[in-house]
Amino acid sequence: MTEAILSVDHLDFGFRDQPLYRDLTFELAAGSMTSLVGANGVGKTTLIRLLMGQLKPQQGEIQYRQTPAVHIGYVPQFRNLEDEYPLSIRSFIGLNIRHLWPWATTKDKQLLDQVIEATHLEARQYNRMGRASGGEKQKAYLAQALLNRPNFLILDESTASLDVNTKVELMDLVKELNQKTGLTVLFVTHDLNLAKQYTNQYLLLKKDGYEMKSMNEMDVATMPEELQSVSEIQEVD
Ligand SMILES: Nc1ncnc2c1ncn2[C@@H]1O[C@H](COP(=O)(O)OP(=O)(O)OP(=O)(O)O)[C@@H](O)[C@H]1O
Repeated sequence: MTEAILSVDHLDFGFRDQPLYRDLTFELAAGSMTSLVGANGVGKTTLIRLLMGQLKPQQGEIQYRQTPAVHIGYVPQFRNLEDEYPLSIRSFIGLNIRHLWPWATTKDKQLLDQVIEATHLEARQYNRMGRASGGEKQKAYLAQALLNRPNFLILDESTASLDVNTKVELMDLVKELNQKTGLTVLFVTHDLNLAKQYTNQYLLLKKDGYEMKSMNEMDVATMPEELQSVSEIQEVD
């Protein structure tokens, strides 16, 4: 059996007057691709914050594999930058380098070249970030996260603002990284089609519990209605 990179054990968490999870227990195997789905406000972002150590469990435990150590990469949904935003795509990605620009080492620059290549941004790297397409901006966020050489990548609604073709392009890239490097992926999404196409299992958070199942067990008809409607819109394309 593949080893777990992350174990969540009997996790309880909620905000004042609003319990979110009780007894949430699941594991992510190294190299797995998992979708995190659920209706708006059910607690997906809060779970990510717990997994990233920004919030503490009220009960239960979140444990990461010790050896090799787990390095988390976090890819948010891109934010619209003004057209006048001055940095090139390359410099924007490089903001995540440990050393500030003038002091970036040759090694840093090589790593930057590698992540630009891995995200297929070579030809566009000197274009202005403010003028880049949504897909290029989103790939730049992915490249930034890859600079930390993560072995666990969290995609937080990273495809939400993209058109269908660009969503597929981004997810193809993530799948390629998963297959080449064994990257473990947690993909927060409202898009059941993408979830089905790219991930092997899903964690569905519900108001009264959760479901962790392999993707071929997903019955779209029993999923929260708002997720089903997103799915239908996508199918038209
Ligand atoms: N810091 C906080 N203090 C109090 N309540 C909070 C806080 N953060 C989130 N909440 C509430 O907890 C619930 C879960 O929020 P969360 O953002 O985790 O949901 P979500 O599933 O990611 O939603 P969406 O799909 O809309 O992004 C919401 O009702 C939210 O208003």
